[in-house]
Parts: sequence; structure tokens; C-alpha cells
Amino acid sequence: MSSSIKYMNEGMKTTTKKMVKEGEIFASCTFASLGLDSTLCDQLRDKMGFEVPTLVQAQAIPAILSRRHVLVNAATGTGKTIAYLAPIIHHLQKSNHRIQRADGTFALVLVPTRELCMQVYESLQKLMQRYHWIVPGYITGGESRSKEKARLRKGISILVATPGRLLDHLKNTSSFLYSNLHWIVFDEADRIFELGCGKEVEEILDHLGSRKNIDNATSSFEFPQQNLLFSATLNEKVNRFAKISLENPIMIGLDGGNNTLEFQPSAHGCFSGHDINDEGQPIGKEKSFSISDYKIPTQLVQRYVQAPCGSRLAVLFSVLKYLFERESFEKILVLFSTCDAVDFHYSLFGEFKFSSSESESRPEHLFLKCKIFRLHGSMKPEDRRTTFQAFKTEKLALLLSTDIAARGLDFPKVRCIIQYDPPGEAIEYVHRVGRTARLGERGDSLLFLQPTETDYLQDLQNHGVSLAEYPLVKVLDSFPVRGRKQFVEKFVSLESHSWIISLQRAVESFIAAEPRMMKLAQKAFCSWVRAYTAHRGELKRIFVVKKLHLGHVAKSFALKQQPSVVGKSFKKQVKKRKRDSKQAVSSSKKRTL
Ligand SMILES: Nc1ncnc2c1ncn2[C@@H]1O[C@H](COP(=O)(O)OP(=O)(O)OP(=O)(O)O)[C@@H](O)[C@H]1O
Repeated sequence: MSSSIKYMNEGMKTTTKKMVKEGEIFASCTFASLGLDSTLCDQLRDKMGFEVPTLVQAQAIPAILSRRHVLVNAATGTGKTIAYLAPIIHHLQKSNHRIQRADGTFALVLVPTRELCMQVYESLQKLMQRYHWIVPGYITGGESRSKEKARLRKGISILVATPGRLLDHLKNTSSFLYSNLHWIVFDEADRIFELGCGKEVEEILDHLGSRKNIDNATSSFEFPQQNLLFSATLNEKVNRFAKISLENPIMIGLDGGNNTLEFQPSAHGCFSGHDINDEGQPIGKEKSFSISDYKIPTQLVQRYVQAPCGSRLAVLFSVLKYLFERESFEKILVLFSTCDAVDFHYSLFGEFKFSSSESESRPEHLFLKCKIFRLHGSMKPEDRRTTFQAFKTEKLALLLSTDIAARGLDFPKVRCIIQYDPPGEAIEYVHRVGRTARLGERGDSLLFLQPTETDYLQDLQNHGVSLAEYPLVKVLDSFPVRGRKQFVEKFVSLESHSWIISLQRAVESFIAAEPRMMKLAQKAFCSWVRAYTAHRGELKRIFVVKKLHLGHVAKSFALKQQPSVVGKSFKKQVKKRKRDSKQAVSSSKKRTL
């Protein structure tokens, strides 16, 4: 590693909770030494509390200031947002012709979710307080179109947007002026290029005319438009986009398979990155960049727990109680595969009372005593916004969420991420666990797997990610059970552990006595089974629908019996799958004959 990046070890604000060597996160240079305007540096220090740049900022800021296309691949929570916002603001504030609202939009930041949109917008607001003539704005689809139209008509200099609503305005809002557009940032680039978003992005780019070789002659700036791609994970779609849309780009954090960056000195002394040629290949380096190894914060403690389907719920309950009460974790995020599962667990955790002690025949206290929040895509935008803000500021809280919270969101002090349902794609694992252990802080992650799903660990291992087993028995043994002496039980199996049995019985009785809860549980059960059948590609081999025992799945929603309606639709799906795979085999045989 070159000496151009020296690691920060003094004069920097540290907390005792920082778990990494400081040099792994912060660079030794200052924001000013990267070439940023001094007022902007003051804002970074005074409004955001940032004394020195992170490593990725020290690499990306000069690269963006140098007016080249840039692709950045850096671990979650390393400060990528400021890495692109700061140089854009720098350019805009020092433009010869002082920009005005009537000039329309100069920079566009595309993000995959509303929450991330608001988060980036908030950072922008803080950074731009001293530049009143540069106007930040957002469009996310959470508000009425007419309000968004009005804001666009007045002019937004830096616009943060989700792809769907942006496309809508590009098609339908004639007053939206973007002929001066100079920067397009793709935050969480791989997510943006996926599935539906990918199609929308293509259309957006067609509207903006931003592909390579498009003439930028009308722009107020004398240098060509810059495309900036950022993510903690990359995929083939980003690779392809990079090839067609990034001219002579600088790539940061792409290292051909091992996770060591090569640093190259620059005029500012803190710059590094690989140049790549038109085929998307690093010049003089590896033939193509590797997207196989995941970048995970080094201080993150990653573990898995093996829980049989029928005991999953009791295990989750127990682990949460243990982490909050015995380990004094302050904030925990639990991720589920469906909105219905979030709703069910939210109601259950918020209402379930239980006591295992002899003295309390009728439990008076909630089993989980922390504040509980939920977040998913079927909630009203207003409720999503309130939850997002509330969980940010709360000290002791549990957030139950779908993958909507998995990408980009920066909740301070989240100590543990529990993936109760494994992620759809292994790549999403990286983003999910990345909601903790941010910027060098401590963090734990716990992945729930059923005994039939443990091949998933190998899948992660193939990307350089290893998980240790969570000491579950120790946790379970720490709870008192009526008629059992503490700590003396000989462990046979999880299902026959007396604490699990008594807790499971209590939850099942609670659900059976509450028709409203029963409905939620049944709904959640149905959605969960549907989501399980929807695993794609390689994951179908690991999450095998046929291996599911529906009676045990029902128990995981505290249902004593499996809802019959699902049985039918589920069986239909299994039959259809069998039919489809038979057809696929016979047609492939035909082709080879
Ligand atoms: N130079 C800095 N000094 C101190 N804190 C910083 C600095 N830069 C960013 N941060 C803080 O670090 C946290 C993580 O930043 P950010 O959300 O930009 O990370 P990220 O790399 O985009 O993460 P993800 O990949 O999850 O989206 C935020 O709370 C941000 O305010």
C-alpha cells in the first residue's frame, strides 16, 4: 500500500465503541486537502461533525473533482453518500455563472427506496445551508404529483429521486428542466439496475440522453457529464452499464478478487483507484473486475442459528429477550420476507405477555419490554416516514422490517441485525448486515437457518463470508422454567427444551384466544409459504419447498393447525413445479437428441 494514504491515529474524534483500527475507516488527510471549498469543509465539520474524510471519501472526492466517470465499490457504512455529494456541491458553488433555480436540475441522485431518498436529501440539506442559491429537492412518489410538479417547476438544482417517480415526471411534467444535467449518481447501483428498476433506468437514460457520446454542448459546465456509480456490492448489470455508459472511468475498491486496494498517489495526495478501458477492464491491471467477494465490515461479528421450523418463533422471542435484557443491546433490526410476517410479529411482540415463574399465574408484563416499530412497503408513506424518523432517534427499540430497510439506511446505534428469513439473494446479505457495524462501530448479525437450509452457509463462504454458530443453548438455559431447576437440563434437542416448549405453548394459547391475532397469523403463514416458493435460481436448491413441513411452518406462526386454504394453493404450486420441471427435462432431452 502506498504511503499516500496514512492512517488517522490522532486528532480524530473516536469513541470507545469503535472496533476497527482507525486506519481501516478514516484517511489521514483533511477534506480541504482533497480540494474541497473551505466553506464546504466548515459545513462538514460544523453541521455534520465530520473532522476528517473516510478512506472511501479520500479516494472518491478527488476522482469526482477530476471530472471523470467513477465507479465505487466500498463496504456498507463507509461514508459513500458524502463521497459523491461533497464534490458535486463543490463544483456547483464555484461555477462561474452563479446557478439559479431557473437553470433547472444539474445533478440527479437515483436511489432505490423512498427512505433512502429522504436520508440523502437530509444530508444535502445540512451540507447546503451556506449555499442558499443551490436548491436540493426530492421526488419519491410518497406525495401528490402536483406538489412534486410545483417543486420541479420552481427548479431543483440537486434532485434525489426513486426511478419510478422520476420517469413519471420525465414523461409528464413539461416544466421539469434538465438540459443542464451534469451529474447522474446511481446510489446502490446494483439494486437500481435490477429487475423493474433496470427497465425504468434505461427509459430514464433515454429521456436524459445521457449515454456515451451524447453531446453535452448545451450544458453550463465546460466538462462532459459525469456518471457516478456507488454500491457495497456489484453485479453483472453494473458491469454492463459501466461498459456502455462510463467513458474512461476511475474505479475505486475494485480489486480483481482480493479485497486489497491498490493506492495510487494523486495531485491531492489522497487519491487512489484503477483506470479501466472501454471494455470495462482495468488498464494494466486484472482483465476484468471481480464481483465475487463481498465487502463486509471487518469488525462485524457474524453468526447463524440453526432452528427447526417449529421452534423458530420461540427461538426468536428468546434471543430478542436475551439480547435486550442480558446483553443490553439498544437497537435491533429483524428482517422478514413478507409484509404480512412483519405485521403479525409486530402485533404479537407488542402484546404477548408471559411469565414462567411459579409466583405469577397470570402474567402482567409484556415479554419484550422495548419499543417496537415496523416498516414495510404496504404501509402508508406517511407512516413509513414517521417510523423511519422515530427508530432513528429512539434509544432502546426493535424494528421489524422487510428488505425495505436492507439498503442504504443509516440508523444510528443499531447493534444487531437478525435475519429471521434468509435474504432472497446472497448479495442482499451484505446490505442487510451492513445496517450495523457502520463506520467502525461494533455490530452483530444473526442469520436464522433451518437444518435443511445450512447449504446457504456454503453459498456465503463462496463469497468469502464465514459465519460462526450462535451459542443458542446457553441462551435458552438462562431462562427459568417452572418445575425445572435452572442450568441443569441435559440438552437433547431444541424442540424438547423445556423453555422452548413452555414458551411455544404460551404463544399458541395467546394466538388461539385472539381472533384478530389468529387472522394475522394465518395471513402471514400464507404469504411466508408463497415467498418460500419464490426463491430463484441457485437458491431453489437450498430452500427446497418440498422439504417444508407445513405443520411446523404453522407452529412458527404460533398456529396449532395448518390453515387449510394454504394447503391447497401450496399443493397446487408444488404440482405445477413438478410439471414444469418434467417438461423442462423432456424438452432439453428433445434438444439434445
Ligand atoms: N467523514 C466522516 N466522519 C464521520 N462520520 C461520517 C463521515 N462520513 C460519513 N459519516 C457517517 O457515516 C455513516 C455512514 O455513511 P453512509 O450512509 O454514507 O455510508 P454508506 O457507505 O453509503 O453505507 P451503505 O452502503 O450502507 O449505504 C453516516 O452516519 C454518516 O453520517
